[in-house]
Formats: sequence, C-alpha cells, structure tokens
Amino acid sequence: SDDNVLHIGGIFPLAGEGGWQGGQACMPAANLALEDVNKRKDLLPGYVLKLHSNDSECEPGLGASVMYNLLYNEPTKLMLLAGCSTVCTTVAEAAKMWNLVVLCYGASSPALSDRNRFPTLFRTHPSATVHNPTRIKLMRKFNWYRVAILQEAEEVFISTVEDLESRCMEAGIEIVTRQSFLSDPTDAVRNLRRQDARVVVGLFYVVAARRVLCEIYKQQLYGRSNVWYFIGWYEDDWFVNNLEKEGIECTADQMREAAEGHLTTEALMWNQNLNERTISGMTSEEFRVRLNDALRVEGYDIDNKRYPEGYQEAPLAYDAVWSVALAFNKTMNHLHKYGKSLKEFNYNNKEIADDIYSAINSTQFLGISGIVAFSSQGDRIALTQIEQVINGNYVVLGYYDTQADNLTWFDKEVWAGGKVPQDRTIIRKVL
Ligand SMILES: CC1(C)CO[C@@H](CC(=O)O)CN1
Repeated sequence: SDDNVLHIGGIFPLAGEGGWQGGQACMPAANLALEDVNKRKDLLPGYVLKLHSNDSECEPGLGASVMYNLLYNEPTKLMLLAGCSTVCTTVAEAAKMWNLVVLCYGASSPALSDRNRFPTLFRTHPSATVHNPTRIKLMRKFNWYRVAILQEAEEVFISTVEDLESRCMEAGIEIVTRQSFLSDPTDAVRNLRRQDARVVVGLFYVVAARRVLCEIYKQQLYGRSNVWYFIGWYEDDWFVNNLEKEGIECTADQMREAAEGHLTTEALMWNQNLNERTISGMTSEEFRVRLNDALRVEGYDIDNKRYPEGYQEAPLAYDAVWSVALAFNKTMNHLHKYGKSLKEFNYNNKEIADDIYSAINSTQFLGISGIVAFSSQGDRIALTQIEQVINGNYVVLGYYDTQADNLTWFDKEVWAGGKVPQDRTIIRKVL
C-alpha cells in the first residue's frame, strides 16, 4: 500500500550536450543513499522513502516540464532534488508555489544564494564563491596586495568576480585590472601585460582555460614573475588534453611550461579523513568502492579510469538524500506530538512545509562529503583545497576552513625564482 511511502522527486542531468551531465554518477549515488536510509530502523520507522527520477539534460525548459510532471501526477511529492545551476534556478524559483523545499546537489551558481528569489532552496553543492575567501587568504599569506582578474564572460564567473572584488576591497587588496573575454583571450591577456599584472585570478571553463594558457605562453606572462590562480575542478591533465581538437596552437610541452607553478582552489567534495566513519557507517573510501561497483553495473569503464560526469560530485547527491531522510525524520517526530504525520502534506499545506524547512535548515551531520550544514541562504558550508602544479603534477599545498579561518599548510609550495613572486615591479631607487 502507499500509505507508508514518503515520495520525493529527483531531477538529474543525464543525457544532452550542454552544461553538466552530472546525473550520470549522481543518480546512482542517490540510489545508494536511498538503499541505506531505508535499511535504517532508526530512520523514518514504518516508512519507506521513494525517489521518482527524471532526466533534465541540464536544460531548464526540460527541467521545468519534468517538475510539472512530478507535481501534476500522483503521488504527492514532499521535496525536490535537482542538479545543474540552470535547472535548479528554474525549479527553485517555481517550487515556492507548491510549498516545496528544493535540495540541489550540483548547482554552483552564486546567483542561487538569494532567499528573496529562492526562499526554500538548499544545496549540498557549495557556491562558486566558496573559493574567494581562500584566494584572499593566500594573497595575505604571500603578501600579494595588487592583483588582477581574468574571466570568461559567463554568468557564474561574473557573479563570482563581484563577490571576489568586494572581498578584496574589505581586505585592502587592490584590483589593478579586470579583463573579460567571450572566447578569444588574446586582447585580455595583452591588457594584463600592459598593466604589469603579476598575480592573476583566472575564472573560466576548461576549454577557455586551454586558450588562456597558450596565450600566456605566447605572451610570456608566466614563470618567476607571475602567479596564476586557476579553478581546481578541471580534470588533472587538462592542460595537455584536446589540444588538436580545440585548435590550440601550443604544443603539450609549451602548455606544461606555462602551466608550471600555477595555484588552484576547489571545494572539497570527498571527506579527506579516509578512516572517519560517516553517519552512514561508511568511510568515504568505502563509499567510493560501492559507487564504482554501481557504476560498473551501469556499464561505465571505471577500471580504465573512465568515470562518468558527476563522479566528483557524487558524495553531494548521496548526502542530499541523507539530508532529506534526517529532515523528514525530525519533522515526523515533531508532527507526531500533534497527532499529525508527513503523509498529510499537500502543496497547500504551508504549516507542514514550514516544519520541513526548519528541519532541513538545522541540518548538521558528517556525510561522505564532510560536515553537511547550510548557511542562512541555504548554501553548503564547505572546506576548500589548495594545490600547485609542481613538475607537471598537482600537489596539495593545504586546506582552508573559512568558518574557522583556519589554514592547514604543508609548506610544499615551489616558486620558479626560488622565492615568492612580487605583486608589482619594485623600482629600486639608486641613491
Ligand atoms: C564543480 C562543478 C563542475 C561546477 O559546476 C556544477 C554544475 C552547475 O553549477 O551547473 C557542478 N560542479
């Protein structure tokens, strides 16, 4: 019978070309979590959590029609999970009309941190702005108080740069120039040279990153006098991949030479303490083994390191389902005091919707992706990782906990000139 089933909708980016097809790994991860929470006797006793999944292809229009199908067909859904930023924006903006909480496991857009537009949105995926306090922490550490910004003209980077600029202002760090480009970075890089930019924060997708790197090589804007911050979630050998296919005029050796020494920041999505048991009883390594098995069953060639899109973010989807189960458990206990149940929820029941909202708002548990907790805007609070390319390979330099302002540093950084590059040309006065 249906009366002991709690239904939620899941919108996963699976097929399609545009954006991020992260549902390929995230849907199997969500299904593992459903299996695990439904096995727990102490969670939602007497109930089963059921996920109704559909493909959005990371396309907002299709995401909207999938949402309508979920909501205009029985059974009533108690919450919606969504993936890409574009789909999450559409679903989260509409969901309030159905009094539904939306939980996004794959949305990084800073625009989503807006309680006016998205009053019921939470995300286990951190906003792209999570990198900014880390970037600034490093500028302070190495005494870089004169920096430049180079960005691709994409919404996610525009709003990230706005956040970075205001944080630089607060920190007394001068932004000497902000250059953006649509697809060809040649002029933007030339302007960086003209302004004697030494420390540059680069914000672009990986295809644009290859064009930038080749331009940096051609214009000799790398080496002992320059510091580059790139985004850390590109694939590890991104700077030598697809050069022919994308018409990059530099050789792999030239790209390696230009890439040597650059720094990256990224949000941690896999708990780094490999032996730490999480709320599910698993360590993150044990989760990885189970996820790899599930993906092999789906036909992915994991043994040859051919991971599906969304592999990096899979813990965010797994932890999203746990967040739902824990929030419903809390809500169920609360409602039972008044002889009510979650089964009474319908899209006009604001009272139960508010109970669910406050339960998810107070989430705090150790998941596969680390501590899961949300800010007042529903943003994921996350640790960040800093790496540097040393002899062609990424080396972890440290981690930063923004909340605690705690930088864990391993003193592994290497500078081409044997010392920390300066943020400006020092004119030595000859007396
Ligand atoms: C780190 C990344 C690749 C950022 O984009 C996210 C997708 C999106 O924001 O639409 C997925 N995770």
